[in-house]
Amino acid sequence: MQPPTLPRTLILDYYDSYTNNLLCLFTQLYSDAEVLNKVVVIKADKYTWSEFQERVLPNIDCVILSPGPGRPDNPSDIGFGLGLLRFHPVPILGVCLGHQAIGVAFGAKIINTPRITHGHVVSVSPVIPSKGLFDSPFWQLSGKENDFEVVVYNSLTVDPSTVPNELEVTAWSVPTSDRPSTVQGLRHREHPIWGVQYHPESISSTRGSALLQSFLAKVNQFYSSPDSFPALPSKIVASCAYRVSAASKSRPSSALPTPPITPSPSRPPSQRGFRRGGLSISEKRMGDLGKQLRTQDVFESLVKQNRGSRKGKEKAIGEFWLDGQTPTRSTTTSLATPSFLLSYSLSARTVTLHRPSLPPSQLILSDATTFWDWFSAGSQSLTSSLSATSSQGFRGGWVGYFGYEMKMESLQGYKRAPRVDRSDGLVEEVDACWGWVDCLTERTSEGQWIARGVLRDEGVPLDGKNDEDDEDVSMLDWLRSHEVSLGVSQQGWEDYLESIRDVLSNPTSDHAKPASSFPTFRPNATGSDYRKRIDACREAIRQGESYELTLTTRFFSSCPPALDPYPLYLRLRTFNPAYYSTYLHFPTLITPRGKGLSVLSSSPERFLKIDKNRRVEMMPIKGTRARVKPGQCVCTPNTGCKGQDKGSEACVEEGKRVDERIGEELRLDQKERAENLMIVDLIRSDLLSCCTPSTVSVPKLIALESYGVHNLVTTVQGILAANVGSVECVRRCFPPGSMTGAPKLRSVQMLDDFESDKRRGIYSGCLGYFSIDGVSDLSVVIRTIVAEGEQLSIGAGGAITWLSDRDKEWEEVLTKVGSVVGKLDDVQ
Ligand SMILES: C=C(O[C@@H]1C=C(C(=O)O)C=C[C@H]1O)C(=O)O
Ligand SMILES: NC(=O)CC[C@H](N)C(=O)O
Repeated sequence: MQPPTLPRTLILDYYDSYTNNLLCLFTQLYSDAEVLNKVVVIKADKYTWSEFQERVLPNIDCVILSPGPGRPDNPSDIGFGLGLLRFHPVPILGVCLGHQAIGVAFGAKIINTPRITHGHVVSVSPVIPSKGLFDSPFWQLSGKENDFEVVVYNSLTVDPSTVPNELEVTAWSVPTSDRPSTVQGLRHREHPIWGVQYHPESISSTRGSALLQSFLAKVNQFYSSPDSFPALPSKIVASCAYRVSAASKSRPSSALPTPPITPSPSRPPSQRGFRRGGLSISEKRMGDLGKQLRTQDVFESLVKQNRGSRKGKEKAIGEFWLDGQTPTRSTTTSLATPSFLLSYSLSARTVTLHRPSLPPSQLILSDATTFWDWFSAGSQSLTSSLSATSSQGFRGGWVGYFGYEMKMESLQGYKRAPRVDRSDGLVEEVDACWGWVDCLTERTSEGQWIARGVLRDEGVPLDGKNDEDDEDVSMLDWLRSHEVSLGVSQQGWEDYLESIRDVLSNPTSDHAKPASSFPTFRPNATGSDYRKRIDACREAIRQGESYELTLTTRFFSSCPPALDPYPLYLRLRTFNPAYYSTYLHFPTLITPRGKGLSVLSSSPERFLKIDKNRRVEMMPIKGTRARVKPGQCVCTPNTGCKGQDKGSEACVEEGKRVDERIGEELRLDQKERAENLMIVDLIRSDLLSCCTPSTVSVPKLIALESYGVHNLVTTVQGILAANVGSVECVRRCFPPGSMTGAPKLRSVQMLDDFESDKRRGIYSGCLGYFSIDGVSDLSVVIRTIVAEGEQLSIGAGGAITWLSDRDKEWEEVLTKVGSVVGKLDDVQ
């Protein structure tokens, strides 16, 4: 059967509650182009009620009220939703919060659901004879069984004893021994209004597109089945939460429309920036030269001693070692010294340019611009001239991090604090820092060395680009005004190759030694404090404010002034090798905690990777268990060595068996699976804000990965829409959903209050690279030591759900920190 004709559909988004996933149900039925022209997701507070009636209603055919945090009887949570339902000028479908709103609008009461459930699969049974959306040929064709499985995310429910006569219950959940039946479907007996309590758009719900078709068929009937519906006016499309252009499925960056390169005649030549196309990528494979060398030796000679610097012996402003180590997934290693850094302070809205041997220069961004906008526009204009050369790996470009607080400028709806004027001389936080890399040395997984360079074509005139009405100077123009060059000259490249050959033939003999131990870290919050915060999280979940909150805390240690953190990294990379092991060192950066900032990361978690075909991949982790360590005896009086022959074959075998069993138990644990599923639905919704909707998929749902600890990992993919660049993609998905919980915005705001630290800093943000060819790979900053001035810190946390056990959650935090630095001090 043909799907119903697609009406102009407005999805009112009550903020980040997986709302974009509803688009996936549409693209199962219609083309991307049709969906993007006819279906819009608009934030629920984008318009006032009168604006909505005047400007929006005349141009749409139906409304979907999305799921969301909070309560439908709270005006600040539901906006004009109740008024819209009572007025019902067009057909309306309510999902979860939207469904509960239908109850409230017509007089029902909202109560706590008898068993609070988030991210679990339950069975739903439409009433017989079927009613409302379950009484449609589309529904009937979608399955023979009456009952079907869906995912629920709710703390609240419509009290069945208060459902008014105007409304009728159309479906119930199937009761189980521990979960009484609750209302799962509603319809209005006279008006075109339907609701479902469950989430038809969840990755693990069945018959979602049948439900949507039933609704759209009702909309068609309401309008007496027209041949077609008009298109949405562009003004309404433009007010979308995020705009994603309809494009062919795979569009390499080289195929992006290239704006004209002729400078605008109104600009004098001196104002010009870097010409796109003025950069190219080069590589030189070193054959077997230095194949026997350890990465550490080459890093120390090339980067730490700065022998690769084109300016000779000047003091470097950064040292980068994108290390990456796992036995199971192949990775490459990149070593580099940045030629300049751009750091950003949120509170002062100031970008600072740091160069070797020169004083820093600053630029204050206007209120209308975020660092994301500025950095994204600048990076995109560099990237769009080059097509990606390889599906992975860093080819030169940016290396650095976005700290967690950058959420202030990435999350729609998050209140941005006013700019502070720092004439008082207080030192700013470094909320983001990106170093530009022209030349780097890569070690392949086979142990060979490759030199890589971004070359500038000196014959090409420079061409800057600033929109005439842009208040802020563009990144490229600003850099040019400071005579910063991007890319090396041919001579610079040859000098770099010369220094690599020299390093690979004569590496330093003076090797650094790994630190003999980690310093002792003390928790910022006591165990009992943390447990209290877990209670506060659970209470927020009970009230329907959140489904899952990733609560975190930090552990601190002081270190002697001018401590070189490098030996600590050497220890970390062997103690807890991880796919995203990374060392970033910025000796000249100053934070409120002193001079120098270093990031020593052993993160196992991919935040976001973009390959040369613009495929974005995110791999959220949720679900963690400690592993049996090599050499640890877990034998009982009846198993293995019976506790009497530690290290014997029987003891090792038993260790392996127990370790596997722990992993398997984690994989099957319903609470952990639910935690993971919630984040998967969140990440899908994030990706749908930047990818062509039909391309978003989940190739691997809840797989076990066992490195330092056991983890449950899901893979979510999509193809980046043609109008979204790499930095913009990161911004739309930032902060990483696994570090926030869901719904994202409300959870983040609550965590701001619950966490005593008030800042997470680099922890919980992301780090990695934006390669000049558009390829990018970033980790979630977890299992990471941050050294700032005289302070070392390491953050850790875990997802709190309704089912969380206080003691086990605290134990999980200690397991995570312990996997990075071993023993801890003062832990109760
Ligand atoms: C919060 C942390 O980890 C996050 C939470 C996890 C969990 O709840 O199982 C797992 C990985 C991370 O996404 C951390 O390591 O500090
Ligand atoms: N998923 C939702 O829309 C949840 C609705 C409401 N906040 C509840 O917890 O019941």
